[in-house]
Amino acid sequence: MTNRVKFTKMHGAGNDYIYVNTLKYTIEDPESFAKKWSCYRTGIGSDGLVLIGSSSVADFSMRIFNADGSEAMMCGNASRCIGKYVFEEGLTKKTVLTLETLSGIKELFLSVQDGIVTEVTVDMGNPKLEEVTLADGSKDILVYQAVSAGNYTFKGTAVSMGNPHLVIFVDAVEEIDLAKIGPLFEYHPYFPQRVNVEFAQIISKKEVRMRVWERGSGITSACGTGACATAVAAVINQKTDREVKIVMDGGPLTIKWDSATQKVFMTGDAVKVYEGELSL
Ligand SMILES: N[C@H](CCC[C@H](N)C(=O)O)C(=O)O
Repeated sequence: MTNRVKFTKMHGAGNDYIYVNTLKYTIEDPESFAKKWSCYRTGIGSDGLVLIGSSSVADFSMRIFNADGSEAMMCGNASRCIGKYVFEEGLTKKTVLTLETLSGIKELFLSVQDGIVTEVTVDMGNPKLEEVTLADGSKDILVYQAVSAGNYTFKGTAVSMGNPHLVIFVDAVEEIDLAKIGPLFEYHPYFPQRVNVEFAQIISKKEVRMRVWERGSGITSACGTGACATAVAAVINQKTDREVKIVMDGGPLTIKWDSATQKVFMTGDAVKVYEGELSL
């Protein structure tokens, strides 16, 4: 008997995922489902798969799988889309709700106009400097220090937003051959679990242009946790203010690293593209 599964295609700043409501549908093998259906030619086409579920400690839960099937701890753009989904599907009437993730419980603040969620702010929690693993197995932090891969050496800053990010500031981000250089640094030995790689160009104290090579998905139009990591790295390196617009290929996100609470707040869109049905 074929198993029919309804899915919703959504994106945040162009970072697109396949969303399945596991309150209704069971996905036995999400890793292979993510790989198969993320393919743009033979599948649906997406940056990965997001499972929306119940939770005993929050209003809902999220699991996120990259296009290569690897499961990540957190996804900023997907958390906003989940807020939109659960409100517009009538699963909640709350406009402030909590989402359980592998990197803790996140709080979502929905902006609603005529029943439609137009924007979401997520409390992404406190950033940390991501520890890197040196050749002798010892750990260290990386703040604007040389990191080399292939024939390339850049000054990198490693930041964790629940998932790992290597933020590299450059003078001209459009000149970076992301498809060639991204994977070299994704697999850098500093990061045994691999890393998301952001190349960032400072436009002003209030704006940064960033392009991203995501761990497990490659070049994406935007990365929510990556935008947060970029803002944190920019503040740590005295390049921007604590509230900054991160402009990515798919659009902007506004990031605020609150000095009183040390929490990072991410604000941006959440867009429903279409609904579909699959036979598993
Ligand atoms: N590729 C990321 C997960 C997706 C994060 C990104 N799409 C976001 O919006 O935060 C990782 O493996 O950590």
